Amino acid sequence: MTNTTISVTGQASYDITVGRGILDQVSSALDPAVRKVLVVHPPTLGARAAELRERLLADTTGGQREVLLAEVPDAEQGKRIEVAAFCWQIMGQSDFTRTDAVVGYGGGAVTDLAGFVAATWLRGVQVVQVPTTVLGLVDASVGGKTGVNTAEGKNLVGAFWAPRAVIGDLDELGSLSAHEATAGYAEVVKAGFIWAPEILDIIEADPGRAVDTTTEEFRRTVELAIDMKATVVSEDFREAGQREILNYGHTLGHAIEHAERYRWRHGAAISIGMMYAAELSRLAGRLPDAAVDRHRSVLESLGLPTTYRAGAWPQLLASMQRDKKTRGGMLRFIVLDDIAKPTVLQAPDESLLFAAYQEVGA
Ligand SMILES: NC(=O)c1ccc[n+]([C@@H]2O[C@H](COP(=O)([O-])OP(=O)(O)OC[C@H]3O[C@@H](n4cnc5c(N)ncnc54)[C@H](O)[C@@H]3O)[C@@H](O)[C@H]2O)c1
Ligand SMILES: O=C(O)C(=O)C[C@@H](O)[C@H](O)[C@H](O)COP(=O)(O)O
Ligand SMILES: [Zn+2]
Repeated sequence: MTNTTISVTGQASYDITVGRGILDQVSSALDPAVRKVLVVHPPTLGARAAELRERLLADTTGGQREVLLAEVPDAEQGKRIEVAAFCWQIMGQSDFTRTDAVVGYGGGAVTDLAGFVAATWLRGVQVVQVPTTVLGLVDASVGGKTGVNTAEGKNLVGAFWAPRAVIGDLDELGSLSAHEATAGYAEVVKAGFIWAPEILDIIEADPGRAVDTTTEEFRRTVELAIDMKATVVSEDFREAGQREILNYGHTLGHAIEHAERYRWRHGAAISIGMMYAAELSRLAGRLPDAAVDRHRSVLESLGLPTTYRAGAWPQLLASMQRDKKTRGGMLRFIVLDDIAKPTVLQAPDESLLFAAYQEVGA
């Protein structure tokens, strides 16, 4: 099967390559001047990271390289400033220079961390992202948002730092559990609601095939989602405007992740967040009932959650005040005027926010 190349242009230009058996391309994606590489990976991928290291060492095109592995704590436990400091320590002790590189090999938590480490080391070295989860592939590895969480909230510290390349090897997804693949697929569904309704049509035709990483339906929806993200970030790298639409479902979703002390999968929290945003859109007089029902049926057909604890509202509201879209204490939400018609809702009344929450609170 042929590879697909999707390009990001504008302030930062790079390619996302999607294919099978393409891990060899990680090496050629690095600048030939790179002499030292830090491969950041989760414990789950320890053996595979060692194989990736061998591939990088085998390529001596620009001269012999030194390749170091940084195994970081799993999932959100890895997205902490102490873990970034652990990576900086390895780089410092190995004399990493500005012409050296970081490779993020893992899910979105690892690519966010690796990107942040690359953005901050010597004020910026190159990073090649090698996503190994559905979410990492369609969303986190693309677009250059990097960062870590703090005790106060999700992704509160970070930087915009574009990757040099993204190598999306679909074979890497084969070891994901169905539950993990589905959680990550929530960001594909998001792309369907805000941009590409063809994704929703494919899911509705056969949800099982859509989320099965071996099918053509999966590949088509994933490529539509990456294409959407590449188009949006090409226009608005630093989220000055249009990029905010990618935050659909994230205002409540991030508050849920915080309430769950980052033990939930991002995609699961975002699924509830999208259901909430759809209900909010409806109550604000924007989104027709049928489109809200479509949210519930698509998300539930995949087994994604659409409800959360009713009693959690005060805590979630307080947490949403720290959302990055908030301006001067004024909450802002991405809502829909219709499927694929996202817009911003400024300073909605607290009673409206609560009424929408009653539709998802259980
Ligand atoms: N930067 C962005 O634009 C952006 C976009 C979306 C999400 N994110 C971030 O991404 C993170 C979520 O990413 P995620 O859903 O990939 O979660 P994750 O990175 O925590 O990975 C989920 C789990 O899958 C395991 N795993 C990874 N690859 C595997 C494989 N091939 N086989 C088996 N297990 C594997 C991991 O070890 C982990 O336990 C969140 O922190 C979220 O905020 C960032
Ligand atoms: O790339 C973006 O822009 C996004 O908003 C994509 C989101 O799916 C992603 O979860 C992102 O990390 C959220 O960023 P944040 O700035 O709201 O923390
Ligand atoms: Zn997200």
